[in-house]
Amino acid sequence: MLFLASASPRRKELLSLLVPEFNILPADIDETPHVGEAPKEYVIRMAIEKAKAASLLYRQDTSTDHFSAPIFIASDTSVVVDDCILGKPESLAHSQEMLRLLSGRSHFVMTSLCIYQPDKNQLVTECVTSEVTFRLISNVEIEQYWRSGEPRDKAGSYGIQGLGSIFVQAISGSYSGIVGLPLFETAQLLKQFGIHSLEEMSHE
Ligand SMILES: Cc1cn([C@H]2C[C@H](O)[C@@H](COP(=O)(O)OP(=O)(O)OP(=O)(O)O)O2)c(=O)[nH]c1=O
Repeated sequence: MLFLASASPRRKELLSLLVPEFNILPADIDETPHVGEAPKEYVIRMAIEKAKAASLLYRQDTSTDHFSAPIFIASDTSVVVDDCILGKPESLAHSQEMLRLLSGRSHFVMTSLCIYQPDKNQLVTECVTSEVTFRLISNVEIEQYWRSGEPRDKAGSYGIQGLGSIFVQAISGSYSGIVGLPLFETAQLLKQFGIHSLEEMSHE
């Protein structure tokens, strides 16, 4: 049985395109970057910690029957500009700070993946980097966008799959990766754990 170690509705929706049945087991971890930690190292570490934290929660939960050899999948998305890691905005001021940094230029969106099967001591990771170019965004637009509620739970303070798309002039890379789960790479890695997306879906 596959467990998605995430509270993100986007990741749930994206994973369900590949796998018909999985459980959700969000794990709360400390998402503070280490001093001097490179963005790629950071997002990979986050995904590993989320997957491992979910596996611990699962082991400690005695209230349900346990599946044999469970597999945990976790991901982390950060927006990276000038080597700075942008997470989720804590306030309007924070969102303004981020979107002003992103306005009228390109940035990277890094999404990591970790798939972990503790019983087989198998752990794989990957980091998928995409480039996103924003048009110039005015301060009034940033405030109006904040009021839409969309930026709050999103890295870099925008959602490409929503209203945030009006700022996006071009992308290069993985659209699903920017939204939170890179589907091409996820399908490839899941195969190593015996999960084949098309086969799984054709049993529907
Ligand atoms: C850049 C961008 C990010 N995002 C989202 C994806 C992630 O949900 C979120 C980044 O935060 P994350 O910390 O990666 O994930 P999360 O806290 O939402 O969920 P969990 O840790 O439980 O898996 O930003 C979008 O939805 N659209 C976008 O265009």
